[in-house]
Amino acid sequence: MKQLKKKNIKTVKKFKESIERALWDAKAIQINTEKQFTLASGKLSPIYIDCRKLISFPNVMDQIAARAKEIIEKNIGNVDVLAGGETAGIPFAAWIAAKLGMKMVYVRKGAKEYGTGKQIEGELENGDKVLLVEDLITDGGSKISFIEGVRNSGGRINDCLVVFDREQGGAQKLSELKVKLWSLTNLSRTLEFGLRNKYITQKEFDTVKQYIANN
Ligand SMILES: O=P(O)(O)OC[C@H]1O[C@H](OP(=O)(O)OP(=O)(O)O)[C@H](O)[C@@H]1O
Ligand SMILES: O=C(O)c1cc(=O)[nH]c(=O)[nH]1
Repeated sequence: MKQLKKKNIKTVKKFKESIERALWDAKAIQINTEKQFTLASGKLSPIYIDCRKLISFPNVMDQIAARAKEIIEKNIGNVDVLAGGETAGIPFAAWIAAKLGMKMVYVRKGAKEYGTGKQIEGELENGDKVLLVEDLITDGGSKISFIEGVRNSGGRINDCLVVFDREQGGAQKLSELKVKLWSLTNLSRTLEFGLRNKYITQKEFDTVKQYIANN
């Protein structure tokens, strides 16, 4: 039993490293201390992680789907439908749903202002247990409208799966909404990986660490 547990941990660690390498190799991680990136929250950041780049790599997407399956089966339990958040969450939800043979919907940032006027697209039944799938979480601010949208449409939502957690308050924000965060990797791990494997310099590492400590 002890051995089995150890093996699983090693496999999860390997998976995380493989996603971290994929993000660095795809140049999905940019660091710019001169001209900072504006985030969805309006705040500035010297680092930007563009998980969208991963959708161009089917082998990476397959690994993401396989890890999502493990998390659903071992930790979350019954899920009726995956919900992708507009826009970057949609391809991840679609890929995982297709691989796992699950139902999916997508959630708009707000209700469509013409046509059907819907916020949720696809078939969501009253009482369906929903797993929100997203690319990334920073402080979780943009997740609120997705969660409320699902709940207003009769879905039950207690879990959110993201590829990347920037560890800037997202888990706390979700827990206030009674939603648990599951992430495939995070910023501290990915920075350590980047430094160890020479994707970034010690100076860049220190700058981002300092920024995270203050934000
Ligand atoms: O911690 P949060 O407040 O959730 O912020 C992170 C979210 O913001 C970004 O999406 P963006 O709003 O840029 O939209 P997009 O998915 O349409 O690119 C990013 O892709 C995350 O999904
Ligand atoms: O907070 C954001 O808007 C954000 C941060 C980040 O690193 N990557 C991204 O796509 N969005």
